Amino acid sequence: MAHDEFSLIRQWTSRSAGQEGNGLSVGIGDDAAVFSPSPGMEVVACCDAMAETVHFLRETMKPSDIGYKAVISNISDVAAMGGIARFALVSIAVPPHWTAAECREIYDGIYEACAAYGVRVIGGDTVAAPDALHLSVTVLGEVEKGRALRRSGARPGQLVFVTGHLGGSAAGLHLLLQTRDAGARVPSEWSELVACHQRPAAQIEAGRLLLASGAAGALNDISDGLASELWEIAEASGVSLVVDAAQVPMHEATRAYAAQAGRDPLDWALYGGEDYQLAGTVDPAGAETLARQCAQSGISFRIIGRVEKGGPSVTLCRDGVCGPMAKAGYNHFAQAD
Ligand SMILES: Nc1ncnc2c1ncn2[C@@H]1O[C@H](COP(=O)(O)OP(=O)(O)OP(=O)(O)O)[C@@H](O)[C@H]1O
Ligand SMILES: Cc1ncc(C[n+]2csc(CCOP(=O)(O)O)c2C)c(N)n1
Ligand SMILES: [Mg+2]
Ligand SMILES: [Mg+2]
Ligand SMILES: [Mg+2]
Repeated sequence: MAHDEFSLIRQWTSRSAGQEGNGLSVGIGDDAAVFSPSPGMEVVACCDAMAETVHFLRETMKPSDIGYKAVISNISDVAAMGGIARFALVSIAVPPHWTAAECREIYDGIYEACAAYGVRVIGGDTVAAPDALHLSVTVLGEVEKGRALRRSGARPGQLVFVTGHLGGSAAGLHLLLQTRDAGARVPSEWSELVACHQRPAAQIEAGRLLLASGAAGALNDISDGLASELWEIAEASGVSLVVDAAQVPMHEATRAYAAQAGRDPLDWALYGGEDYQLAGTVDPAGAETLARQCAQSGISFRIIGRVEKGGPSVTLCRDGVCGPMAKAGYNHFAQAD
């Protein structure tokens, strides 16, 4: 990619021009951005990266999908604190085999996700890379002072819930890799699974309902898989979680594709990851109201288990047999040494 760094930045981020106001006093174009949170709110800050070959291949994600998903994985972390997302900073390291036009498409996806969640891109960094494309997004959001929902908030007597459906992203990835290996195209009957993988949604609205309900205990978003996120809650809260496998929500398409692929769909739901749904705990007294409010907003809210004293542990009950839920899921360095 032979281009001038400064003109590329201008091209990719021209859509951020003239965005000052509403809490932002300095946007793109200076050494740093300057903003203030809304009165009564405090800042929520998170950062997640995506690396070529680790988080995507050219065959599994279009450039715009990569940009879209990198933003969503961050907004999802803000949702998991009960906050709203406001600003994004984007750092991109571009190797020679990526063209300026492809990078512009990455930004199309970035701006599309930002527009969908009311987020403004206020800065970033652009560097060359030797071999693989890296995209790192930082999202800054806000939450009512002192009210952020923590992983440590689970209490015995509460119920364990998840939003949405799980396993769709891992099923979609399996499908994309299988069809790539076969040199085929993905049959249109599975487009829902491909969308789960390429275009996940962040559950900001569910997080806000949970925070407003006053009934929420712990909250986490599902990037590495339900098992991994529940273990994080159990450990941070010092509790035991007991989950009923039959209640773990999965799309019909995930079950149907798993049957065709000779896989257990529950493995994708528990250990696959990248679903970006929320998992957490809630007081039993508030659960029904929350389920109703979520339903009114088109969000599925499913009770899948309960919180008990003891632990930290996560127990999975399936077909009447209960045992430890494997502390497995996506782990970047699991095979490294
Ligand atoms: N390289 C790092 N330097 C400083 N803090 C980090 C670094 N990596 C992670 N953290 C911090 O560690 C905590 C856990 O981060 P982690 O990335 O595991 O959570 P997550 O973003 O919810 O999960 P995922 O990255 O799988 O989406 C967060 O507070 C995060 O800011
Ligand atoms: C080509 C390809 N191979 C494997 C995967 C699966 N994968 C990669 S990172 C991750 C967890 C979330 O990332 P992080 O923890 O960094 O937020 C998962 C499930 C993929 N998406 N693409
Ligand atoms: Mg992270
Ligand atoms: Mg998270
Ligand atoms: Mg992770």
